[in-house]
Amino acid sequence: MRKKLAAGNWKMNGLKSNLGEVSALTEAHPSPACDVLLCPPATLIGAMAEAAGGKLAVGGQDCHMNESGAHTGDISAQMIADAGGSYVIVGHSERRADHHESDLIVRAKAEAAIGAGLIAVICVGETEAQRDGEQTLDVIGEQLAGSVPDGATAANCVIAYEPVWAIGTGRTPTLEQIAEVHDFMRNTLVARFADAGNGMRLLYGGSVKPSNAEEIFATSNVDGALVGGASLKASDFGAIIAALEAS
Ligand SMILES: O=C(CO)COP(=O)(O)O
Repeated sequence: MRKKLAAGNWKMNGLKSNLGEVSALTEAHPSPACDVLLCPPATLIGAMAEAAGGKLAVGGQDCHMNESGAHTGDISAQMIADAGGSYVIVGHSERRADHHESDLIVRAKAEAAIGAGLIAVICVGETEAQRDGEQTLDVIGEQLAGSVPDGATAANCVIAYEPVWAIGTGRTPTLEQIAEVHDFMRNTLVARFADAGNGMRLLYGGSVKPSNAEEIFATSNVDGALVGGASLKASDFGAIIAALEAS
């Protein structure tokens, strides 16, 4: 049985003054029936882990593929773990676009994350032009093949399907479209990893809100969500957690 996961990605938002949202969240959901993860900017990982007091997991939004060295401005997976993180997002479409990260780079980052004992949340997703060109499943298949390392297991990897055109736009695919991609990802992962592929959690991300969470969580092979904007407020993220618990 896959344990559901509600994951929040704060992106480049949040200062120490926003950590009150974490206490509000853990007070409202002291022992959730699903796993809960928040990925703040790197500057807040330590303070958030402290504020969370083990009641929710904290993670990074990216890591370098190397353990240490001359990489100004980067942080390693080991550093995220050292700061109190237990997950790291890799291959988010904003990193793939802004920092030209290829599948090969994403795979190396996922390997570094796993090597440091973190759970890698590996993101895939098509652009609007690719969906319009009916290339969605080809693109997702290619990204999974290229970005997910051979050592992936249900315990060390989570896959997030985030259509690029649905991120921060208020637009979401139809439930049939989400099911089509999630079923395809499940079959692809089972074909490659057998039982482990069946155990990996598949998150949907892109304009998840309290108002659409319930129907998305009822969709085939959706084991949770990777939430951007709606994870910044404890009340919104809490409502999404409640919808996942009830699903
Ligand atoms: O990119 C996302 C999470 O990683 C989704 O962002 P939004 O929920 O703001 O659309």
